[in-house]
Amino acid sequence: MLELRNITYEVDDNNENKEILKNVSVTIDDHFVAITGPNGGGKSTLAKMIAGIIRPTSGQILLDGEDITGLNITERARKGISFAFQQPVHFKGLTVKDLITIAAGKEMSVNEICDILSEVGLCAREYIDREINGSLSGGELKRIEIAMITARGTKLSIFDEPEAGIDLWSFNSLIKVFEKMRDEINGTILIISHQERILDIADKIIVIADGQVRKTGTKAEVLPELLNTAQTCQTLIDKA
Ligand SMILES: Nc1ncnc2c1ncn2[C@@H]1O[C@H](COP(=O)(O)OP(=O)(O)OP(=O)(O)O)[C@@H](O)[C@H]1O
Repeated sequence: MLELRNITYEVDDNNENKEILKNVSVTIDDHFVAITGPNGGGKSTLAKMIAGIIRPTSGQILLDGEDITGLNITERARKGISFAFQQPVHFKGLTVKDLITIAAGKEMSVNEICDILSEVGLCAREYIDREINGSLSGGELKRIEIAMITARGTKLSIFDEPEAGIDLWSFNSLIKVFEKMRDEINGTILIISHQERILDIADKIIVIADGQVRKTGTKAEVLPELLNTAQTCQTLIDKA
C-alpha cells in the first residue's frame, strides 16, 4: 500500500515560487489505479515523486507503512517500485534480450522472453536480438519499456501515459496488455492516462487538477462527472 501524506512540491520558476502539488493526500491500495486530469495538473510530477526522481518540498510517502520519502530512485526500486520511462535506456550493443534479462534480475530462457515480447504485441523472433537504438520506432521502444516492467513484476509499477505516441492499432493491443497485466500481476499498477478505455479497466480513478486531488473513486463514481466536464468543455470550444 502506498500512502501520500500532505505532499507539496514547489519549484523556483524564474525567481518566483511555483506550487505544483498542493497538500496532496491519497492512498493507493487497489490493484489497478489510474490517475487522470487536465494537462499541467501535476500528474507526471506526482508519478516522478512516487518513483523517487524528485523529492517533495514537504509531506511524506509511505510504502507498506515504511517512510520512503528520503529514499532515491535506486533505493525505491529495491523496495519494489518501478517507473516506466517514455523510452528505455540506450547502451551501445545492448539488445532487447539483454534488457529484459536485466529487468527480470534472473536468467530467462528464449521462450520466456518471447512470451513477454508477444504480450506487448511484438513479434518476438524479430526483436529479441535487436539492439536498443534509434532504428526502433517510438511505439516499439515504448512496448519494450512496458515488457521490461512486466518482466520485473514489482510491488508497484508506474506508467506515465503509455498510450502517448502509439497508433490506433497498437493502442488496441496496448489495452489488452494492461488488461492481461491487471489479471495476472500481483502488485499494484499505477497508470497516468487520458484514455477512457484505460480508465474503464481501473479499480480506482484519481483526478488531479491544479496540483490537487479533485476526486477519488471507482469508475462509476468518477467517470460520469469527468466525461460530463469534458463534454461541456468541448461544447464551449465548438461554440467559440
Ligand atoms: N521543474 C519545473 N519548473 C517549473 N514548472 C514545472 C516544473 N515541473 C513541472 N512544472 C509545471 O507543473 C505543472 C504540472 O506538470 P506535470 O507534468 O506534472 O503535469 P501533467 O498533469 O502530467 O500534465 P500532462 O497531462 O500535460 O502530461 C505544469 O504546468 C508544468 O509546466
